[in-house]
Amino acid sequence: MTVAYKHEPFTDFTVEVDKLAFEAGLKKVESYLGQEYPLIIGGERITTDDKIISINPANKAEVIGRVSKANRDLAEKAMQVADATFQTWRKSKPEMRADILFRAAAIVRRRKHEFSAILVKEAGKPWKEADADTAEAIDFMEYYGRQMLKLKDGMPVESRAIEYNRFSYIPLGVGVIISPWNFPFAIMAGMTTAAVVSGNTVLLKPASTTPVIAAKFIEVLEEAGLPAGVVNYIPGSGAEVGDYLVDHPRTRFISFTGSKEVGIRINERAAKVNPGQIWLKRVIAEMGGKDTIVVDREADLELAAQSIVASAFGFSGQKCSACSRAVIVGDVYDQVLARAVELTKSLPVGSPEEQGTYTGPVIDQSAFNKIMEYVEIGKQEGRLMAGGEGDDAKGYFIQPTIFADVAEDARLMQEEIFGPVVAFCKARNFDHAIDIANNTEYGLTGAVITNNRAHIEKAREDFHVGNLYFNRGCTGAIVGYQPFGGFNMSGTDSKAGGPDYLLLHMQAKTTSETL
Ligand SMILES: NC(=O)c1ccc[n+]([C@@H]2O[C@H](COP(=O)([O-])OP(=O)(O)OC[C@H]3O[C@@H](n4cnc5c(N)ncnc54)[C@H](O)[C@@H]3O)[C@@H](O)[C@H]2O)c1
Ligand SMILES: N[C@@H](CCC=O)C(=O)O
Repeated sequence: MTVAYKHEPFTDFTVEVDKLAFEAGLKKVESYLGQEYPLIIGGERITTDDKIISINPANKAEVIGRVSKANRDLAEKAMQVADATFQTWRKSKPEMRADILFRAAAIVRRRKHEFSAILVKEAGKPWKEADADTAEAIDFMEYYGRQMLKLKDGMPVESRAIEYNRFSYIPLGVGVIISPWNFPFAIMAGMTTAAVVSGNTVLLKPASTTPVIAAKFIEVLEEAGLPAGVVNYIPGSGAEVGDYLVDHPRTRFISFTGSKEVGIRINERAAKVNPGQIWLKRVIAEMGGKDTIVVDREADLELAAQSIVASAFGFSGQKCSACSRAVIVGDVYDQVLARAVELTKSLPVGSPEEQGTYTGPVIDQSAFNKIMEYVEIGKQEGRLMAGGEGDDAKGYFIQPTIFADVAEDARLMQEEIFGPVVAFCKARNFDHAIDIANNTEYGLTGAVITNNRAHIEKAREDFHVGNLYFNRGCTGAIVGYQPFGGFNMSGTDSKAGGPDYLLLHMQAKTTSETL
């Protein structure tokens, strides 16, 4: 009997012993920087000449790892291994699969700060953000293990006197897991373990900027007793390996988290039935966001400013849930804007390895260039109130940036920037604010800061996002507490960390025996 699920607590770095433990984690990771990481297919280590060089976005000169890169032939080999392994893994006991997740969670928990330190180095996450990412990875494993134990016997159905009916869940087959770089541990581990605990085998293609944390996670799964061939680690180019596997007739499902553009491409390609394919592929796609915090006139305005700043600039705004639009009812607009600008100017920007840093780098040169282009667009579309500067000499640093008086249909209010840039927009009244909030193609997260009960109820019905928060920021969903996923172009609303997530990786089978 497992203990009841509770989320992993966050580390309090004001406690000296925890601060020292985190510093020790950073030292440990420094001891293996630059190491080589092979592909892992059926447990076999395969080294290729072609490499992905993972670098520290805060210090381009520092190499985190040299990672072998899969091509189509190796992707095909991995598919054949995963397909063959499925025939045994699908019959493994759900209890055993859950136990592997619980053990893997325990291993990560024991080496928690080392994993977080990899995230500091490879993804540029400040300590607190790295700690939350690792905690969420642990949560996914603890939560999905328990969910599988609940689903293993299926659901009750009726039987007549002369029959015995059963309704059970069986796995789908081989899944292709395509994960993003922004929660390179939590989302990668969550997508992978959900598929595996449900009885599927997988090909894991992590994002090319963060393949090392995924390689380290595979080692954990092996230590936890996962048989060879269940998870196959094949980093590689999205266009080459990704397209090949999405199109493959033996791919049964694709679990993708990333941008809208790639999600749409995968969904379209997966819909095509290729020669030799005997099923319709299932697609789980979690995509981008253009997330809004609405501030009402009857509201705690300090809470509003704090929530906007934390949600806009935590991990440099590189969260699909990040607040990139602050929509504020006219009467209180100036006050909230002024306070948010004041808070923003005091945020420490710098190396994420320093404990006090709030805003670290953005992930790479192309992200830096794209965000700086939006800063230039913002100068045409609004009033620059804070930030607006970038420096990519050593790492990819961009100052937290606020634009005021942006029109509701401006590009800054419509397009996902995925960086530390937030647009402020004035609404005539609360209804108008909700209309503006809904005026995007996305529908991921949102928050409303208000003390007006009627307005809370209106937003609950009319603010069309998958994760809606009241009187807090719009980031930081917790596994098992706030299942996460969005509407419209934010994806298939497959709620990660929710009670029905595993079902997306299974199919239901009815058996009826005449007695
Ligand atoms: N909704 C969510 O839960 C959620 C969570 C995290 C990130 N995101 C979104 O992810 C995006 C940022 O992540 P990103 O930059 O890694 O996204 P991305 O779409 O560029 O890449 C995501 C993954 O897709 C792969 N890929 C690229 N082209 C491919 C192709 N043709 N076929 C198959 N795979 C391909 C990449 O290599 C990577 O592994 C943002 O838009 C963000 O909002 C959404
Ligand atoms: N689940 C995270 C966002 C994941 C996407 O980037 C949050 O709730 O902030």
